[in-house]
Amino acid sequence: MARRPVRRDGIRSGRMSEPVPRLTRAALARAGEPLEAAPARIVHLGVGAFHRAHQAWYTSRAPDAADWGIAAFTARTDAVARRLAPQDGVYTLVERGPEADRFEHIGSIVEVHPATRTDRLRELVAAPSTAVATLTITEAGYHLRPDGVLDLADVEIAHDVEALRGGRFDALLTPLARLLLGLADRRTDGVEPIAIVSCDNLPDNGARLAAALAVLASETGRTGALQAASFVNTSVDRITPRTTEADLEAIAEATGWRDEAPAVTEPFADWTLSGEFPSGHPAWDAAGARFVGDIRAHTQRKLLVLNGGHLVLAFEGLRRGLATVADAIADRDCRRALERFWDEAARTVGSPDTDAYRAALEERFANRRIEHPLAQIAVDTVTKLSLRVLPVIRAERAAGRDAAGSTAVVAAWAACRTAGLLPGERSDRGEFDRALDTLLEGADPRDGEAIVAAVTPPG
Ligand SMILES: NC(=O)c1ccc[n+]([C@@H]2O[C@H](COP(=O)([O-])OP(=O)(O)OC[C@H]3O[C@@H](n4cnc5c(N)ncnc54)[C@H](O)[C@@H]3O)[C@@H](O)[C@H]2O)c1
Ligand SMILES: O=P(O)(O)OC[C@@H](O)[C@@H](O)[C@H](O)[C@H](O)CO
Repeated sequence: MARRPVRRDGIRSGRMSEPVPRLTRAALARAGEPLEAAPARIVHLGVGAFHRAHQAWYTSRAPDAADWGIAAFTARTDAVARRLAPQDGVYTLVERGPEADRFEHIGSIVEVHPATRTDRLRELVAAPSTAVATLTITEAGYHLRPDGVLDLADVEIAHDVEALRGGRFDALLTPLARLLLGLADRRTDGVEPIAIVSCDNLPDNGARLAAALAVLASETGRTGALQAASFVNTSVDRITPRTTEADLEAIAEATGWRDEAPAVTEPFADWTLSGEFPSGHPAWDAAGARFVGDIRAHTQRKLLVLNGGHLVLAFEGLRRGLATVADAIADRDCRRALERFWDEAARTVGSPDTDAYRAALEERFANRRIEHPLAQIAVDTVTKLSLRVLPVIRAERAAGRDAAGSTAVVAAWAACRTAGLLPGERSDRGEFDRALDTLLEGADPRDGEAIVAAVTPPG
């Protein structure tokens, strides 16, 4: 980063008298910081903050970055495209440590499109030059039932099944349907398979995506499409809260560039991948990622200990009127609830390195400069509880223990939900009962009574 005033150490350099220019590839080149656009060989769906802090960052750090550009699509609204496209995909990544910020311009995203550009997505997924498609579309974006199968009764999926059957491709609503179209074209053209890399916080994320696409394909007469893809399971880790307007101002002040689409993240990053890449991939391993044979234990540890732990802090913290993860872990009662859950989650994971992971996580959660709102975590809560807490209840009870720490998370969820503290989730009795029924559908029937008891006030 050459433009003045630039401070990589997080010390702000004072207000500038000159107007702050907009970050673009051309403006960077003029300022002596050229970031060449690589050919687009990766397609990404869901260009949110996490993609910019994780996969796009790893790609920018790979030694062969000059060969691997990303064509990024939003997954739902066009908000990020409106901010990032005028910057030619270039943005600032702020690595926010406990003491200071580090600023870096990332140039690996070379095309930015709104989700509705199905035509371009289709063309890119089918193109022989495209080797990889990555996704960060949130857990809700997979439209799975509590048993993990694609929910054909879901309104958006039902809509897209009809649209695919009727050839109304411009009307598609879901990333899954758009991706399927591209794969069908790739298959028709006989192109080498593409690797599809789910980077969402789901266990067996690649396998679940493959199964969901298989259902969609069979419902719409495109069963051959899946032969054009290999599905990769991943575990992804880097705490990346939503960017705020205050972040934009601080970045302009610190770097001298106006950036409408930065991402703010913690220094820690992990990316573990398992699967085949028939058409190749960037040297992400040289940038710190790990390719492994069996990913299950790794994924389970991350989802239960980190994401399950986040849920504990979110529900316990929101009940107490707290705002962020750092606030909650500093609260004695929240901390106690977290430790009780972690003791049980560690037994469920059963791997010896969980203690070290947990100790490191305490520091990551306590980083006060990362303002991770509890309200951002506490969304889509039934799905998250099913995947991150119910497995702990199951394992504890199967071992003859009372699962008090993990059932307490369900009790805290119920308290938040009925008190109207969960954003976007209705608190009336009927809605709560429906949510509880859905949660129970995803639970082992042997745990039903314990879960119901946890959410039922005594007396
Ligand atoms: N932020 C993190 O700390 C983090 C860390 C690890 C993994 N992840 C994974 O990445 C996902 C995205 O995180 P983010 O911080 O980028 O979120 P974000 O809100 O910034 O972006 C999410 C993207 O998903 C889209 N989306 C949201 N709901 C959708 C739905 N129902 N259907 C289709 N698309 C939908 C949004 O439009 C957006 O493009 C998370 O849900 C999680 O699975 C995030
Ligand atoms: O992103 P979600 O919605 O799956 O869960 C919220 C957070 O727990 C999550 O985003 C973590 O910050 C992340 O998984 C850290 O790697």
